[in-house]
Amino acid sequence: MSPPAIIAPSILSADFAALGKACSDTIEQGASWLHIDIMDGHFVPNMTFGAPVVTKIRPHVKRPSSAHGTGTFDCHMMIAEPKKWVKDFQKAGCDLYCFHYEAAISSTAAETPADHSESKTSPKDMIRYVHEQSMLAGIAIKPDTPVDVLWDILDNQTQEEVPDMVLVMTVHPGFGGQKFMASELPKVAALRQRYPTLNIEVDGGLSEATIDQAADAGANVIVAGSAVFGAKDPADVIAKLRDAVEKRR
Ligand SMILES: O=C(CO)[C@H](O)[C@H](O)COP(=O)(O)O
Ligand SMILES: [Fe+2]
Repeated sequence: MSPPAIIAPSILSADFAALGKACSDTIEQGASWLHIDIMDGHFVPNMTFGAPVVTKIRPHVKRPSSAHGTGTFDCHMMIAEPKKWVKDFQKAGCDLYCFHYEAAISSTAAETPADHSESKTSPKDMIRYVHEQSMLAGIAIKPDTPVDVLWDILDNQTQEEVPDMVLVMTVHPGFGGQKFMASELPKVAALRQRYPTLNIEVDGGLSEATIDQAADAGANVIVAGSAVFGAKDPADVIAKLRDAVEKRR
């Protein structure tokens, strides 16, 4: 049996002027997690916000009572230097720090040698480091990245270096409200076949119109921004996304 459905509305589409209430409302409407998109204007061509905003919204949502529980802050780090911000986000109240594979393997433009050693890392080092800061670790791949780069990471026998979740992007990261890329679903299916109990998240263009394909492929963690925050009845959308995943387990 695959893991339970987790519905994670992306607050990228929430009312930023009333973000605390938007966050508590979406949990009351049946959301499992909050998906928090952090963009730095380098790794992706857009910017959002940093740890101080996460600190401000944290008191509006009760901390999860167990790993992966309701109220998990799922921080999707679309940033060029993922290692540099781990401690800040832990202090701010992040529960799951999901960095991009592509950022972890590429060298970064650091200002000083000291910065460089702080920010350059490998995916396995990153996962270990996130775990050392008492957070769950997620690893994300962009549409241009083949899924087989993850086999070595997921097959690792060193438990501290194994991610708690894989995020398969179903849009090119950077903006909400884009068209779902069904071309990415074979990655999800390949992951589900190899790892029946892995949390597999899909992000980008998920809605009532696309959830069946994603759930059929084996995704269980569903990010939806515009489909939830743009809905007349967000609770109904959240329930439908959850049902679509649950009925395939
Ligand atoms: O990571 C993201 C964009 O890079 C967002 O999480 C994603 O796009 C969600 O928005 P929507 O559901 O509207 O597509
Ligand atoms: Fe995201």
